[in-house]
Amino acid sequence: MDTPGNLFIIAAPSGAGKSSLVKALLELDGHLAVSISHTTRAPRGQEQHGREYWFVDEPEFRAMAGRGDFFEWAEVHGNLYGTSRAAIEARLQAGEDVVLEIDFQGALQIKQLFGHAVLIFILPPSWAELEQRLRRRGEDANGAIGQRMANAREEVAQARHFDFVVVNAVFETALFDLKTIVHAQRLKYSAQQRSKAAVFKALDLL
Ligand SMILES: Nc1nc2c(ncn2[C@@H]2O[C@H](COP(=O)(O)OP(=O)(O)O)[C@@H](O)[C@H]2O)c(=O)[nH]1
Ligand SMILES: Nc1ncnc2c1ncn2[C@@H]1O[C@H](COP(=O)(O)OP(=O)(O)O)[C@@H](O)[C@H]1O
Repeated sequence: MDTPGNLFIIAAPSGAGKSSLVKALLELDGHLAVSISHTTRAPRGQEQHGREYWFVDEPEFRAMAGRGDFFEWAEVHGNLYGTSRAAIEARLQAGEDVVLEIDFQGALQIKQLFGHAVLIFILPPSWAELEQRLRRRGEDANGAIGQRMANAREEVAQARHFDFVVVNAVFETALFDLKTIVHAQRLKYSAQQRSKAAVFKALDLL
């Protein structure tokens, strides 16, 4: 499916800093909107229904999946997560850019549907730093942190299927890398869309 809006997909092992980076990116770029996923995971501390996620129970999630309401959905760390069609289709068709913060399974599914999607993988600088960030965030129980660290090995192995890999060592540097990728994609898209003849004419090359 081709759309006038750009679609950026950001995946990372839990704790790599994906949500913090996306939040900072959105604050800098008023033309980007993040899609709010549905999940069966329980809300953490300050999370709000409809802000970080749409929190639903499993029967409701499975009913939505059965109706074909999701572009993609996947089980991650024992919970279900999905991107609803309603959340992104209208925006992309209207020419607005959308960011999806989803796991690698969802990213690869979406790439099949939207060939022009830009896949970005965020890596932590080391395993030790990843674990420290998960502990510092303080939102997950010890068992959940162990599971996230174990899953991280499998997730990082998928980075090779992505268009870009950004290492989140120094936050500001990683944010700059993301801004650059978004900017480059917009330039590429506008170059494809603009009639070459019109551009050449404007430059007096015809
Ligand atoms: N496939 C898919 N994955 C999602 C979706 N929403 C979130 N995820 C992923 O689910 C994983 C767990 O997210 P979350 O519970 O917020 O934990 P965190 O990554 O530790 O902050 C992350 O890899 C998210 O990117 C979605 O709609 N679809
Ligand atoms: N570059 C960085 N250096 C140090 N800490 C970071 C960096 N980026 C993010 N963090 C911290 O790491 C923790 C996990 O970040 P978060 O954005 O929740 O990760 P994710 O969404 O990938 O699970 C948070 O406490 C966040 O403030």
